[in-house]
Amino acid sequence: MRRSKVPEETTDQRLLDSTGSADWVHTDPWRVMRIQSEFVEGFGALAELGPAVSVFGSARTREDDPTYELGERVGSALVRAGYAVITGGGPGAMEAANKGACEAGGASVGLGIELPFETGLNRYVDLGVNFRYFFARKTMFVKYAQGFIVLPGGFGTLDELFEAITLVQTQKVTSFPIILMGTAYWQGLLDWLRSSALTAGTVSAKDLALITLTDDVDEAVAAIVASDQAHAPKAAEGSGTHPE
Ligand SMILES: C/C(=C\CNc1ncnc2c1ncn2[C@@H]1O[C@H](COP(=O)(O)O)[C@@H](O)[C@H]1O)CO
Repeated sequence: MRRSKVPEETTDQRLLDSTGSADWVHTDPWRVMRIQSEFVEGFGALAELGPAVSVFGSARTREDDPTYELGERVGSALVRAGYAVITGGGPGAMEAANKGACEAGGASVGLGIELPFETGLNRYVDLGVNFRYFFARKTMFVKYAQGFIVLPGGFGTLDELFEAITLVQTQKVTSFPIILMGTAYWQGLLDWLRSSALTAGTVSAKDLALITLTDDVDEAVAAIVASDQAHAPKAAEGSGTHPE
């Protein structure tokens, strides 16, 4: 630029000038940068994790609840089968699964979420990433896991469960196992899905077949291993490209 087109301030001056309103930090373009940084941080932290399973479950499960012990057994069995364990990093069933993984000497991952009543990452998380946005965090649960194990839980757990089923059902992800653990807890939901949703035609029998229900930790892990083997890339297959 020359003559009248030359700005009075340099770009560096504007960058380094600390005066002026800070309102811009609350604008959508700035939020886009924050969202982008969450994806960059998550991808960077988890890229080399290796095979993993995401374990969901109630933040309110107490240590003396049998579900807590189930969560611990799930965490340790997954590690013994060669999987890292990814949870929401919070208390309750998440903590139980992280504890099982950590004490079995495996990779124990917590993807924390900023909440108004934040509890912080549980003490059994060895690799933690904190998110502001649920949707960025959810991408990590799916992208880096070979399967989902869902322990008894409330709205947060149900949200994670149904998002996983929707992604598989709509073929947005390659089919992966979704295992509900705790037959007494989940049976009522499955009965309702069959008696109401299936009868009304809002879900298909094929959709319901995406879900496995069990109390048996070995069966849950075996279902993940079997699915993993079925989806393992064949050596002879070429390097196909995938549309974004
Ligand atoms: C409610 C309490 C703490 C909440 N802290 C959480 N930390 C991390 N992740 C969470 C938290 N709460 C919910 N989640 C996510 O949803 C699922 C559990 O939700 P539910 O409604 O309890 O079933 C879980 O898988 C997380 O990903 C203090 O008690």
